[in-house]
Amino acid sequence: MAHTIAVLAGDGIGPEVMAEAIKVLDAVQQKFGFALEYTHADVGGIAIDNHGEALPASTLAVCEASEAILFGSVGGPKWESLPPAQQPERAALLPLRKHFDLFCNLRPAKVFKALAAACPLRADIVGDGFDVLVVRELTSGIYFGQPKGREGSGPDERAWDTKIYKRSEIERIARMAFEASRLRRKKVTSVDKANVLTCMVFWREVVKEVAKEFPDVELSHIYIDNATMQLVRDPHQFDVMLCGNMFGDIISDEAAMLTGSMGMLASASLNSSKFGLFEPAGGSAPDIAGQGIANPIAQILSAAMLLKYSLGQDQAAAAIEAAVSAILDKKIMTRDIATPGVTPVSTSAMGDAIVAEILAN
Ligand SMILES: NC(=O)C1=CN([C@@H]2O[C@H](COP(=O)(O)OP(=O)(O)OC[C@H]3O[C@@H](n4cnc5c(N)ncnc54)[C@H](O)[C@@H]3O)[C@@H](O)[C@H]2O)C=CC1
Ligand SMILES: CC(C)CC(=O)C(=O)O
Ligand SMILES: [Mg+2]
Repeated sequence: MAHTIAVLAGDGIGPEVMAEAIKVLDAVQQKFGFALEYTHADVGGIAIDNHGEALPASTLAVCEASEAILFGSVGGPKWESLPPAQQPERAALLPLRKHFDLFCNLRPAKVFKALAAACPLRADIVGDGFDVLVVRELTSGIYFGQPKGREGSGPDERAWDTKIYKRSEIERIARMAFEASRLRRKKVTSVDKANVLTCMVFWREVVKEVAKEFPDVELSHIYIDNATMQLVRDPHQFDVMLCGNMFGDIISDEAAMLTGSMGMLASASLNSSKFGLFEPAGGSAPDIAGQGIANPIAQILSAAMLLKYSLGQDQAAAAIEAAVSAILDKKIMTRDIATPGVTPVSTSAMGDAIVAEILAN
């Protein structure tokens, strides 16, 4: 029986990098002897254009009928003049995350050896590379908290969002972070702003309580402002960074860039049944869309995470990760990660090289 995957490429570079991820998934099916059945559906700006809404019921139905969702990116200048609540990010991506209760967002930021020179940090800081896992709460916090609002006019015109976490929401994401750390270096750093925000005082207290279930894991706490600084000063000090929704959003872009490019950072967004939506951590990159130069690795590694977390195809996932590492060693690099002296390849040439590497081994 084929595994069913909803493929939502979205906008901007989404379709370009998705095409490469599908090539790679086709290669691993062939090599490891399992079958995948893709159902493509519109989401985001393209869905607004084709169906009048960013998350049509037909797209949601495809996702519900699938074992996992492979997602590209949504949004772009074309839809920025719509009222905020109708824009693709708010009207498609956030509701999808909420609908499937995808509370746990895993964003692994690892510097591949071949990309040490693409990392903006000094060589003596990068050393042999570093490996940080951002565990981000994804379905609550300030992106979802009510009330949100805007009213008035003139100097008193105002707007507000609400940062709110329930105990159960903090407990479940903290447990995921501690469990993930047990497969790594057993260090969790909880990122908050407990010196200013009541919600973050609560966050810190609950994380400390959950930590008692994991006496083998070392827990520390850091304020978000210091965390952004420490990540560039000495990324090796971090193993798992446990964050709420907004701080995780911010810190994961920083972590992505430390791996060489936004185009390197994959992500898995999981619920408690391990159903997941898998997407690059970056956006639709309108500045480079349509030029055939986007880096497809984040999308390809997101597909590998889908195989691992939702379909249990660990061997195929490992083969993709190994192929990515091998082609980088062979200096096959897109423009964003090309190290000095390397002539960049196109998006599709990168996908082809990864497929060839998988099939050759
Ligand atoms: N998950 C999603 O669908 C997300 C959507 N967005 C939306 O995407 C649009 C653009 O947002 P930005 O803030 O510009 O963030 P972005 O992540 O799209 O781009 C930031 C920078 O990273 C580069 N970049 C991103 N992915 C790349 C790749 N695969 N290869 C090479 N370079 C890459 C871009 O060229 C740009 O210079 C906005 O509409 C935003 O709301 C932003 C973040 C996440
Ligand atoms: C709609 C945004 C919250 C998307 C984003 O920036 C992200 O998930 O990293
Ligand atoms: Mg983001």
